[in-house]
Amino acid sequence: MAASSLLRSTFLSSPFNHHHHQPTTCKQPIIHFTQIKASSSSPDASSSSAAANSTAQAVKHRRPTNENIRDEARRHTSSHNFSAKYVPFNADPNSTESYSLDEIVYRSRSGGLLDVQHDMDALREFDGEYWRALFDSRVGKTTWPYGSGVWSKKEWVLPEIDGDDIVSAFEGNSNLFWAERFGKQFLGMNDLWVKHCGISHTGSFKDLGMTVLVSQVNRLRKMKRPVVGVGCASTGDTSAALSAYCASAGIPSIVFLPANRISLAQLVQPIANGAFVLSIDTDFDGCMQLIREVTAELPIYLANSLNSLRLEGQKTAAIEILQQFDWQVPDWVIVPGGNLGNIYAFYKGFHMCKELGLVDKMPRLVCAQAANANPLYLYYKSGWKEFKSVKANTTFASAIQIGDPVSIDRAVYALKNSNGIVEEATEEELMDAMAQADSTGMFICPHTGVALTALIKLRNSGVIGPTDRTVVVSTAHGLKFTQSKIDYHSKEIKDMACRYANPPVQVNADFGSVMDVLKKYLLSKDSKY
Ligand SMILES: Cc1ncc(COP(=O)(O)O)c(C=O)c1O
Ligand SMILES: N[C@@H](CCOP(=O)(O)O)C(=O)O
Repeated sequence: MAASSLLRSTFLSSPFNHHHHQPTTCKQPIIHFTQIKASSSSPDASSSSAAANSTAQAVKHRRPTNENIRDEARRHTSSHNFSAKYVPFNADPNSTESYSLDEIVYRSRSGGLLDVQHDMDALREFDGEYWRALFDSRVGKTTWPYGSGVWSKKEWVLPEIDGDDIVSAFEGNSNLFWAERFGKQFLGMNDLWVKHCGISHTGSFKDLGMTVLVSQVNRLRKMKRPVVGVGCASTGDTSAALSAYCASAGIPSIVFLPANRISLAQLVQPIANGAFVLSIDTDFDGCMQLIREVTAELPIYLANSLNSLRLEGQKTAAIEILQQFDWQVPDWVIVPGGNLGNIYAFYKGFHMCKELGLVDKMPRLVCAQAANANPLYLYYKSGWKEFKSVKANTTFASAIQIGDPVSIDRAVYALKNSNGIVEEATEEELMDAMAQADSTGMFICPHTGVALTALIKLRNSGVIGPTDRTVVVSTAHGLKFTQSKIDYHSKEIKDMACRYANPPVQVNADFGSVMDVLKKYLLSKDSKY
């Protein structure tokens, strides 16, 4: 193929090729026009002068040296009609109950969950093509705040917040990894993907929600609302994200941790970030109960996903997956579940994309739980008859050791409306799955092992087909959970065969001994040797 046609075919399949497209049936864009225009400096093979323009624009867009990216963003403020408010979750269509996002409220009048409801009519004034092009134009830039994978969807997240109030580490835009070898070797699959939400600022997907929550707190504090600090109960990841984002904004953070139930790496994160850390002699559910009581009494803002603001950020991971597939919808998305906010966040992200015409269907969702902490699984297996919280037992997937999930209603809604499935993983299954994935070049956390187990089971039973495009959501960085890997590879886990263990070989420090073990190893790898 000639170089020019190769270039053209490469760029035509790129998301950047939408940039100059204007919606025909809907209103012309009035928002962030500079963003769309700026995108003309992106590669576009359809114009031969693109490269020259790109250089000229890059120079033109260089901000004055006395300006930072926030200052620069201030010059590009735009007007729009987008808004959002709290409403009771899954409210009766006749309900008029609602709250401003500037109010401090976590529950509806009846004590139920809340949801952030966007003015969908205002968003619908722009068609799917417009939103796709806008979001695509912001990927990978350093423009404040759109360089973030969350804030690149600002109009759908917190449309009314001022860019100045945003606290962001340019989170999101995480790798959608093609699990080629794992898919082929263990599952006979050719279209398996792992969305690495844990390869992020604090090493888990919680960054996506926390940037939104802490930004709103920043705004509330500037408005002199009574928020002295922000607090959470945590199994280790929420606390890490909360303390990092608060530290970056100079806001006090308070974290309640179940003593001896989180990894050392997770414990040290809030300590290093200057949070006020309480190690409490109870489990996560006990900590959650305490933080709810405390935040009802003291001017401490609640940062757990009971607070629906968090899910607005987390839902952008779903939008990002669609974007990374060039707006094609995968068949399955598998999410490990604990407190159960994230499975709803994914549902909401996919659903908004469908509602606003960016895509035409939804993927089927699977929520995966550890068998030692499986209240959702038991509820699903009962045919959604009766929900009973459980006493969560110790699990290597320690961040989902949760027996009384606050977002149970949200999870059930998400699963029922996406033809969803719930699966579970025993300790042996999740650790084996983690080791198998690691052996193909990943370095995943045990929670991702839970999700991979669900995939293995659904694949083995034929529910998921060999060519189904499937995304497994990886929720935390494997480096936070090295002790579990050490235990596994040392075969030091009681009642576990550790079938994929790869322990180091002890060898004497002499040439002959080293040669002996190496020859044995090479023989086992290559029969021709
Ligand atoms: C690493 C990890 N994976 C999965 C989850 C489950 O997410 P959710 O509580 O939203 O169900 C959590 C937290 O609960 C987590 O920290
Ligand atoms: N895994 C979580 C548990 C709390 O979940 P949240 O989403 O409600 O904050 C953690 O890391 O603390």
